[in-house]
Amino acid sequence: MPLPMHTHEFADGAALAEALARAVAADLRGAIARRGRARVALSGGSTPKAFMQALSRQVLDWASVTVLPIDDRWVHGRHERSNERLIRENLLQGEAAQARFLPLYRPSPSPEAALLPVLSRIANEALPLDVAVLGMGEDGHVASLFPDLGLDTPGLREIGLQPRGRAPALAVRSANAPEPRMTLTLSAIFTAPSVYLHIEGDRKRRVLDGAAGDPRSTLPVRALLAGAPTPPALYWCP
Ligand SMILES: O=C(O)[C@H](O)[C@@H](O)[C@H](O)[C@H](O)COP(=O)(O)O
Repeated sequence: MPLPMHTHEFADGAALAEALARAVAADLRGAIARRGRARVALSGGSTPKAFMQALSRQVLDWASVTVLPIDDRWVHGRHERSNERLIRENLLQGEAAQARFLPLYRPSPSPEAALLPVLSRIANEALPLDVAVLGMGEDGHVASLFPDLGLDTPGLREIGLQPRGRAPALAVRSANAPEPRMTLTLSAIFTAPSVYLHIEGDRKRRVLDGAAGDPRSTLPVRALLAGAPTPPALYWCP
């Protein structure tokens, strides 16, 4: 029996981006109505650019929203590989520029050296989340939780993938990533009542379905599906 997801299929990335932006905006409006503020964590990479631009056009009380990356490459915020830069250039524009942004990157030689202040800031200013939007790599990673997580540091995999842990963030190095990373853990991501998985392309869908259907899969995306308090919403197009 494959692990459950609420699947939303679209003809193309543009239609997906608009629908996902409307869904996330509705979640943010609901959180603001209930608590006066909303917190959203977004993945980077190449897939979410159109979604971020569509979300930026949504009408809501952006001054009550806190935005943070689900993960980031350990590069300065103006670097071309920076997820912070991706979010600032594609989401935090126009009215959405009023949102508060919490970077994961800070000027430090390594994510390990910055971990304690990042942990404190995430715990005190970002959790619990209201919305988390994940992408997935073709290797089955989500956030910067890669399949080789913990190979050289026993215990790191459990911290990153356990559904209810204490550490909301991790410093990660992976053979699958050119830079060191800082990433939220699944336990931090699962504080969000709304978890979305945004993937595009048949290859990624095959990886996802393979992980969802195989109880022996050790891919991080399976840990996401298995540990999520409620089934994530899959937004995908071929
Ligand atoms: O920093 C990152 O790379 C992302 O947060 C990462 O988890 C991303 O969601 C996947 O790698 C998919 O990336 P693409 O959208 O580029 O395929």
